[in-house]
This record gives sequence, C-alpha cells and structure tokens, in this order.
Amino acid sequence: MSGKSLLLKVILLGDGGVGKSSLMNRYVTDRFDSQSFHTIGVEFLNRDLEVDGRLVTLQIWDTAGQERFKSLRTPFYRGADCCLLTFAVDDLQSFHNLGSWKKEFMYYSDVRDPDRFPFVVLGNKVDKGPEREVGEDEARAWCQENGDCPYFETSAKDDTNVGAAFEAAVREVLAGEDQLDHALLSSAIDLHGNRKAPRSTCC
Ligand SMILES: Nc1nc2c(ncn2[C@@H]2O[C@H](COP(=O)(O)OP(=O)(O)OP(=O)(O)O)[C@@H](O)[C@H]2O)c(=O)[nH]1
Ligand SMILES: [Mg+2]
Repeated sequence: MSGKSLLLKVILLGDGGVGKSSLMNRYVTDRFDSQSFHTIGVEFLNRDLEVDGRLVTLQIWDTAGQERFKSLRTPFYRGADCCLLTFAVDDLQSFHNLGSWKKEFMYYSDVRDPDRFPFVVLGNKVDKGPEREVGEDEARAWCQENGDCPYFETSAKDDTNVGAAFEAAVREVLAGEDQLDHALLSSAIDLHGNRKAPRSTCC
C-alpha cells in the first residue's frame, strides 16, 4: 500500500424506494432501518477502504429517487467518478427505468468521455425472494447491452454483496484511470519516437 488516499465520488441513482439510502447506510455504518424515510435532495457519506493496494476515500452520494426531487439532485451529478444504477428486484418498473436514470445522469453530469464512463448496476432486495419480479438473467442481459457494466445482486437488509458492489465501483474507476495513464504514456512515447527533425531555419 502506498501513496495518499484517492478521493472518489460515486453516485447512487434509481427509483424512490429501491434502497439507495439503505445500501449507503449499510456500507458506511453497517446498519439497516426497515422504516427509512424518502431522501429529499442528496446526502453523502465517506468511507475509507483499500482496493488492490490503493487507499481510497469513497464519497458516496445518495440521491432522492422521487420525480418531484429531480431539480434538487441533478446539480450533484457533475464530478462523479462512477454511477451506481439501482433497482429493486421486486419492482419491475424500477428495472425498466434504469435506462432513463442512465440518460438523466449523462445529461446532467456532462462527463468527458460518455462511452467510457463507468456504471455499476445493483439489483437490490434479493432477500425478498418470492416477491421477485426481475430475473438475474434479465438484469445481466441489460448490463451487457449497456456497456457491459458489472452487475450485483444485493440486499441492504442482509448485507449481501454490498461491500462487493462498492469495491467494484472503485475498481471500475481505477481500471479507467490505468487505461488513461497507459494512453497518455503511449502518446508521449509516440511523440518522442516520431519526433521530426527540427526544420531548417534556412531562409
Ligand atoms: N427487504 C428489504 N428491504 C429493503 C432493502 N433495502 C431497502 N429496503 C427497504 O425499502 C424501503 C426504501 O428504502 P430506502 O433506502 O429509503 O430507498 P431509497 O432508494 O433511498 O428511496 P428514495 O430516498 O425515496 O429515493 C425502506 O423501507 C427500506 O427498509 C433490502 O435490501 N431488503
Ligand atoms: Mg433515499
């Protein structure tokens, strides 16, 4: 482990009631409240972790999923390093809305390279097995068609895959950065290798 802690901003998006606040609270405070209130606007919590030898401070931004709070949440999309698109496996509509959430994020975040921006998809409330309306295969197929993003079946209630999902978000960001470093290094080498001989200044 080496170097300073890297600050990464991840943002949780998805319909109201799918469990975004519960996932953040489970991950940061290891608690679950079966009667949590809807979020108004945005809230954030930090958690330090180490991923593949890198020290990271994960700043998790939890947004209000209800439509009436749209204008309160969208100003906070800018500067996000990864977006966690969340639905509840017992709520088919929340799964069908994933595409709209992705679009809303893209529109307001103004990311530099939209094709390479990292998304992670979370199918939450897997503890509600019998009430399930979205199959794992269906969810994985959506992820494959949408940039091949990682998919996690989570439960904030039972603490299933919650840590794994946030760590995957960090890994996605770090992998993107490594690619960028590699691309910059290659272009620097290329610049050096292909450097043209200085032009003659002759008249
Ligand atoms: N069974 C079960 N219930 C959950 C789980 N996660 C959240 N809930 C419950 O679902 C309800 C909504 O959870 P929230 O975390 O408030 O949902 P949210 O996505 O933050 O909703 P908004 O703030 O309105 O966008 C609460 O009653 C939670 O206790 C889960 O994994 N399993
Ligand atoms: Mg909430």
